[in-house]
Amino acid sequence: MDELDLERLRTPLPPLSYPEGFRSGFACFVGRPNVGKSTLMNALVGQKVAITSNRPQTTRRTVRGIVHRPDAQLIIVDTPGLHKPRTLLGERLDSLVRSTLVEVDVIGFCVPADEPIGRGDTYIARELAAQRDTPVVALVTKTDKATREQVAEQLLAVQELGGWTDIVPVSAEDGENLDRAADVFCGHLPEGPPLYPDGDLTDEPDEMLVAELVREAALEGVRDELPHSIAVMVDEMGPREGARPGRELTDIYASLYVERPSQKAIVIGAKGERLRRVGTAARKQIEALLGTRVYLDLRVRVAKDWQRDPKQLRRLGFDQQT
Ligand SMILES: Nc1nc2c(ncn2[C@@H]2O[C@H](COP(=O)(O)OP(=O)(O)OP(=O)(O)O)[C@@H](O)[C@H]2O)c(=O)[nH]1
Repeated sequence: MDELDLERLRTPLPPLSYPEGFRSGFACFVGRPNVGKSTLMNALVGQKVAITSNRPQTTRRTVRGIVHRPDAQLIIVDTPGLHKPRTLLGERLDSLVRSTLVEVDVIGFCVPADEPIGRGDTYIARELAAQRDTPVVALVTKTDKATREQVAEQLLAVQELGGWTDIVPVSAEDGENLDRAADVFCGHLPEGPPLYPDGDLTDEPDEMLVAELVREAALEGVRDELPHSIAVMVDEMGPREGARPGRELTDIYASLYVERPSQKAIVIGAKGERLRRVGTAARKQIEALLGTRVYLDLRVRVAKDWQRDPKQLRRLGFDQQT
């Protein structure tokens, strides 16, 4: 898992001109799994830079999405949902979240509008109360899924949970208050030059985004316990030589890792049918991302109990040491 080097990123790019009073800096969203953090980031950035799914704990990597505004540049660091760790992977994810919290300029604490506040939310609220130096904005997410009364009640309940600098109800689905949320976050950033060129939406390498898109496609419609057992690595990726101009093709060879042979059979499906569908769905998304046609070769491999094995975790890129 890539370590954040925010100090390096704070070094301004030399030729960028910017108006006086320009603000730039980092924000991160925290909250229980499945509260809509990745979807909100994508909506604010305006493009899919983090994968989402209706299963908890989809996010495993810190993806930076960049929101460009005339007066500010907001870089959003996406984190996995905080939860009580059960596996070594869970522990690594939690420590990744914690190390991110102390490095950002502002934190967004996400609580969904359509679910009662639970132990998970209170646990995180307590953790956040310890971040005394960093402002925390509470976001009541998914307001489109709740009535106005429910949203109002949730705003009050969230207020009770801690000392937030602001509370903003938002919906990534219908766009409610997205601008306001961006305003509030930008207001907490320090003055400084843009940190990324105009137009950059993320600094994740393409290989990482491609692997995440394959993982997203593979998560569709599998049994509940499987998502946490799937990891994807791009083994090789590059332009096809000799392709005619206007007909560019990118060759991608990727491996889909599962923990047990029985899971391999599920992912592949009868006569390879499921894997073919995963490949087709992923290819469409990757073609949109890269802007070329894509040849995608997917292999399913077993990495026995990789979530509990430090060596395997390192090999699959989850090598955050803390
Ligand atoms: N109706 C509605 N659904 C939403 C909204 N935001 C997110 N969702 C759905 O909620 C589910 C979870 O969203 P994610 O963005 O993956 O949640 P997350 O908090 O990043 O989840 P983890 O990666 O598990 O931490 C997905 O099915 C989304 O489509 C929203 O504003 N309205």
